[in-house]
Amino acid sequence: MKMNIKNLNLYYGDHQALYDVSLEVPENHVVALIGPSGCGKSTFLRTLNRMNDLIEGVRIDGEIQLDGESIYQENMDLVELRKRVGMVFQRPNPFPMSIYDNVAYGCRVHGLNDRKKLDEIVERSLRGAALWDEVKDRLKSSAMGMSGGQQQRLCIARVMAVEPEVVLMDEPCSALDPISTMKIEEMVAELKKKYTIVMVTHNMQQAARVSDETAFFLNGKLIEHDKTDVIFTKPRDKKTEDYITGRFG
Ligand SMILES: Nc1ncnc2c1ncn2[C@@H]1O[C@H](COP(=O)(O)OP(=O)(O)OP(=O)(O)O)[C@@H](O)[C@H]1O
Repeated sequence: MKMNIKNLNLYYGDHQALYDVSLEVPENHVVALIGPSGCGKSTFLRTLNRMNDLIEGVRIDGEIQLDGESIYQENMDLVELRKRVGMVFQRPNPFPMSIYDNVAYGCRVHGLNDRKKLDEIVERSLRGAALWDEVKDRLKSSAMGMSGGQQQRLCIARVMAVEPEVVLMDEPCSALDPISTMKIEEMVAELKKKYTIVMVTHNMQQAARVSDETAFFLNGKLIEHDKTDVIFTKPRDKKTEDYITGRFG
């Protein structure tokens, strides 16, 4: 297993947001997290690269392993962890700098300054994010002048540039039009050949289209996790069935 989550509980102060969640994430798979608003999907996703550490009053117990090693062990290097487990957010958040500099950013932070190497990485990452042809003639222009869909693909290229092992995506298409959404979905299918992807989505069709496995959350609990076609055709739990057939949420 690429990631292994065991008996995870998470509290925001007195409020418990995750209850005894256990989930295995296989390598080179796309795992979709679905469930109604407020059920804990984003909270869970953020535990996988310790983004919740940035929120005051968060407490966690349980175990999260990456390649068999606990990511909550004391001497964990968080910069290294977040390089290995990258994150794409709901709204595209390009930095106010050129397209090139956005993609090169993480590599420079990690100390790479060789121009030729950076050029290669920028091209490879933009190709991987299906953006190269659209921007190759304006790499020096500001990323702020791109469309929302292009910005989101740029943010994905920025994550890919540092060669993560796992990519977390928190509703990456929720701010995008259908064509941009389709491009990102196609890209995810390509990306899983190299990476492991965990994606929160509100869109059930999207989960059905892009994921290999689906995990259904409700009120902070993981109700059911299985191959995506099983979740969508023969869920074991009545609550899963009610949710995917649109009876609530
Ligand atoms: N920073 C925070 N401080 C306190 N409580 C929080 C915080 N973030 C989330 N919560 C609470 O934790 C619970 C789970 O929220 P979370 O955002 O993880 O759900 P979600 O399933 O991702 O929802 P959505 O689909 O609406 O994004 C909710 O009750 C929410 O109010």
